[in-house]
Amino acid sequence: MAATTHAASMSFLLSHPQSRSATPSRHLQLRPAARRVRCCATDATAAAPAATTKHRRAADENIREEAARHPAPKQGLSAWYEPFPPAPNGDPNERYSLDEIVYRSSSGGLLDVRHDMEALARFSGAYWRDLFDSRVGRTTWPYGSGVWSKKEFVLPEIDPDHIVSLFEGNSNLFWAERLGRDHLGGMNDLWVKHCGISHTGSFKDLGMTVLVSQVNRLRRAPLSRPIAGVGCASTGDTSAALSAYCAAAGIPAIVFLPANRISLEQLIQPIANGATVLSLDTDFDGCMRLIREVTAELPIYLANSLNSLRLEGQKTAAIEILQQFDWEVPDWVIVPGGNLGNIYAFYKGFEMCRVLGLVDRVPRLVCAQAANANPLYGYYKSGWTEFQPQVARPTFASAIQIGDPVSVDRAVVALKATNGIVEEATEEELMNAMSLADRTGMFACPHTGVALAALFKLRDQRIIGPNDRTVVVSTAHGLKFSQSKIDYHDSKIEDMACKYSNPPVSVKADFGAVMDVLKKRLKGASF
Ligand SMILES: Cc1ncc(COP(=O)(O)O)c(C=O)c1O
Ligand SMILES: N[C@@H](CCOP(=O)(O)O)C(=O)O
Repeated sequence: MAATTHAASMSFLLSHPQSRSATPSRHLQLRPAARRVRCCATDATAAAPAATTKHRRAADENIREEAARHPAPKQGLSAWYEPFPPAPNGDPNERYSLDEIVYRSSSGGLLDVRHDMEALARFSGAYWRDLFDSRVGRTTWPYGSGVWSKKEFVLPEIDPDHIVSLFEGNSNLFWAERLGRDHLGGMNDLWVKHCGISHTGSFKDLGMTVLVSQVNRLRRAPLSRPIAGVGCASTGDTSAALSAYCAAAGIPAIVFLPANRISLEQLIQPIANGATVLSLDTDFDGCMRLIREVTAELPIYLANSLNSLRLEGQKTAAIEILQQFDWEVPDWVIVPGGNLGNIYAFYKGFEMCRVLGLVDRVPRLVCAQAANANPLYGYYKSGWTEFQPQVARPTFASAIQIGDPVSVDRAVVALKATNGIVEEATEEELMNAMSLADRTGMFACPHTGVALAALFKLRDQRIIGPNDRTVVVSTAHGLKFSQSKIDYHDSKIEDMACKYSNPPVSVKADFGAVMDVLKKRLKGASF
């Protein structure tokens, strides 16, 4: 079956001109001595008298400068890198400043950003909830961003002047009323978190604002680190986000893309943003190996989620979901998984809120994979005994065509801690789920189709109940993957019935002919 090919058939278009309680992880645990103190007002919490009119900043001042005049009070918060998971025989004191350029621990393992949880816990859960709520939807630099509205949980020490933000986050949490009611056995509390309704059309913006901000800080005085550019391997969304944020900051971006394996819309994004685009005759895993070699040789900073800074931004989507439910915890959150950083980021966001008392539990997580790229699914089915990297096969969910995910160990931690589940979806299942969701008012991408297909299976097995509050994470905008929809509605996909296809009808420009078509289509209606 053809996956995403740029020259795929468009014949019909061409005819037109145009756990409930989960165990806290070691990484986030508080030490017992943590004190709770009452919420003290900061710049963001000090309530203005209700009836006063806010004066505008001086006409020649911009929002960064205005923010610089009102620095947030120092709260003694900090964060650093630590090995992930902590090596059993490793140095318990191994840690690195976020100002170091380091992606791996001394034993070659992953790193994780660790926050000073004791310092954060000096403030109550109610304090953090109120603070974050007070910042939603504003234009105050940098807190108007959905990521930076949680700055204290993300990069507490970065100077707002170094932040590179495009006011990302604050994405729509869509009540999927009709899909739940009519197609999922009367589900009444089904939601889709539209992380793809975002600046570059995917959730990658959330992590990229953090990474590029830190690079900006490193390049500028006083640190003045000689970073020539920022690079990533990508299946199309990370490269789009990196290129946009680098362009906004004036930092060179270099992206390694697997040739003919990403959508045209994804390909044009870094090109338009002025990145150096290398189209390589290999798959994503091959691009990933190359970028790691190149970044070890050249002063190019690595932007893939191997770099744990990215996950600090991505975890804010979890916090935002809690906030959108007025700090009530959903029962299930379903996330499509590829390189597997995002499932861990969601866990980290939820768990941090639990540990700090913003909520009292975490949801159960489901990681959904395409059957053509399912190494985590196989690992899960083996009872977590045997992980087998694979050469991922083409899938319409092309951004998750990944066979050797960098963050597999992170994903396992997230799933074990939340009594999580891994599901898979065949090409037909994911395309049908996506297309059915579209028929109820969405315009989902195939990756969201993977997550929705997992939901259909878990409902069929009665693992997810009709009244369970369930959030499906939509990771990209459907418009980035229009070719897959064209292929589907064109019914030209080999071995696929495309049962929800809805091709346009070619009709003679004649009243009688038009009436015949409409009567047939609207049969049952009285005229
Ligand atoms: C649209 C989309 N959905 C899902 C994913 C999977 O996220 P992760 O790689 O963090 O598992 C990716 C990227 O991998 C993506 O681009
Ligand atoms: N889907 C990703 C794959 C790369 O994963 P990352 O977690 O390292 O960003 C993409 O869009 O490139």
